[in-house]
Amino acid sequence: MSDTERCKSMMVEFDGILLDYSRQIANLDTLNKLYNLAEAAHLKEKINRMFNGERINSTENRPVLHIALRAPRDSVINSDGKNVVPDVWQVLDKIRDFSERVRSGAWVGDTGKVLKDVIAIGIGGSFLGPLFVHTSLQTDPEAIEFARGRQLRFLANVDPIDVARNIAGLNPETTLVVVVSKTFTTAETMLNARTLREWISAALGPQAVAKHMVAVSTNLTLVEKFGIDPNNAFAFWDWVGGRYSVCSAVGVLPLSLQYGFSVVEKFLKGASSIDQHFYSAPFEKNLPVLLGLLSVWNVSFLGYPARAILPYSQALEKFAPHIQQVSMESNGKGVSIDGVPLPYETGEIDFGEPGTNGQHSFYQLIHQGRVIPCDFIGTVKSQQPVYLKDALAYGKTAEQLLKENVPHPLIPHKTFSGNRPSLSLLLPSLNAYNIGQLLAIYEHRIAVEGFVWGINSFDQWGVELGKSLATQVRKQLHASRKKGEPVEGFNFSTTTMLKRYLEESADDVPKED
Ligand SMILES: O=P(O)(O)OC[C@H]1O[C@H](O)[C@H](O)[C@@H](O)[C@@H]1O
Repeated sequence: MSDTERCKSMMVEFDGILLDYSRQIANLDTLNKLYNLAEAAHLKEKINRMFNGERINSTENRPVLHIALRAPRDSVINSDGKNVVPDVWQVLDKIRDFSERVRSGAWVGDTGKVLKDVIAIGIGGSFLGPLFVHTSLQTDPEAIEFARGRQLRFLANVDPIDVARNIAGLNPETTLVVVVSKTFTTAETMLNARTLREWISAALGPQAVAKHMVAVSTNLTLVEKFGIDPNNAFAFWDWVGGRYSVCSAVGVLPLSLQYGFSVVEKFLKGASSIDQHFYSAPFEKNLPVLLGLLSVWNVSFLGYPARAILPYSQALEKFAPHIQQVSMESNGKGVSIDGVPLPYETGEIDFGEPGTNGQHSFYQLIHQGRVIPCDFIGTVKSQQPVYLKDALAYGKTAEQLLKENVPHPLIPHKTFSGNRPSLSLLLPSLNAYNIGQLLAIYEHRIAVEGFVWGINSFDQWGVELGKSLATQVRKQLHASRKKGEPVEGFNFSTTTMLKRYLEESADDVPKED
């Protein structure tokens, strides 16, 4: 088969997006084998079970329905016999109404000033997705118009530096704080929420909290306990995983405050378009399915554990950090969905930077060091060339170098072996709709990988363990500082570190930890 024919047979287009996977180490025979693998793994049934609202997140006994967050108002998506779409739209309508009131100045701060700045507090899934979408929209011509005079900032890290950076230059009188936490128990988020509550109360008095703080959570009881009026809380549901929550109030509220609901609605529509495609397109034309199967091929069959996400658009600079969580928290698992240790490794090590910055950073390793399958993401409108894939695929031989009169000792250094897999996704432009499409393509690709690997992509017991260990450490530090209790119950290494930290920080104790 000629290269042209090969390329033609390995390009798929849907809704303006072009996928070219001809630079993978795979041919049509490989693809056929992957379709057989998908069949053996019951991929189609698993996708259907997800869309039907079955409790596919079996270790937490929950459905996985982030697709319902962007479903059209008149669609029906049942979970336990109940259509969840009206609930979704009830919250979306509430966000539209609230964000319009804040933006128009109908809802003002405690001293009567318009709330033009927003700080969204959250971490992990309550942070990375909204940050990615915000960063992408920030330079979109339509979104710029709607955001004039407004600022949106994100506070995630528990390091006080992050608080200092976030409040720098902001006036509590004109700032609205959105506390975003699915559980409303995450230590970092709650500490930052208390800090900003104090920032507002100290400046304006405790009564101001009602006008300057709102929340997004599945746990409305804890929101109220914290002191936020339940009328100013925006709900979502336990069938939305944190890392899949950007299309819920988690992302929609802060983004609507900044850009207006109409722009954010376009983002939801883009994601919904991919949802329909994922559900109904045959595998050989199905973007997320093809991407997922090729990832499984690269990881499990060719043994390439990493993947570089390389958008040729600075606007997508926070895309790789978001996908890192979605992918690695979903698929970094050691046992099958039935709890049996896996005889193969799952998950990919995702990393990335916008090209061209990455080219001047880590591309050397990709060209001549380790083999790292690359996703090049381009946009037609920004006219960024996606030229590197050919250098990776074809390489450069010693013969070519000899012809170019390259001195002998340099030939091994200048030789590129080639045959390094990459693929390209070309978006027509990068507006809110396209950003929604891109998000959903990756979300579903990751689900496909997990379905084929036979794991539960929708729990995260590893992080839960980390959370409970962190709580244990916090309690110990508190007890030792306040009551002088000895460090107990940790291994030697941790005990040594804790003791050392307590000794060295004795003069520097924060009032609250
Ligand atoms: O939204 P929250 O409940 O505050 O959780 C924030 C994050 O906490 C942990 O890190 C979980 O593993 C993440 O999936 C989650 O997004």
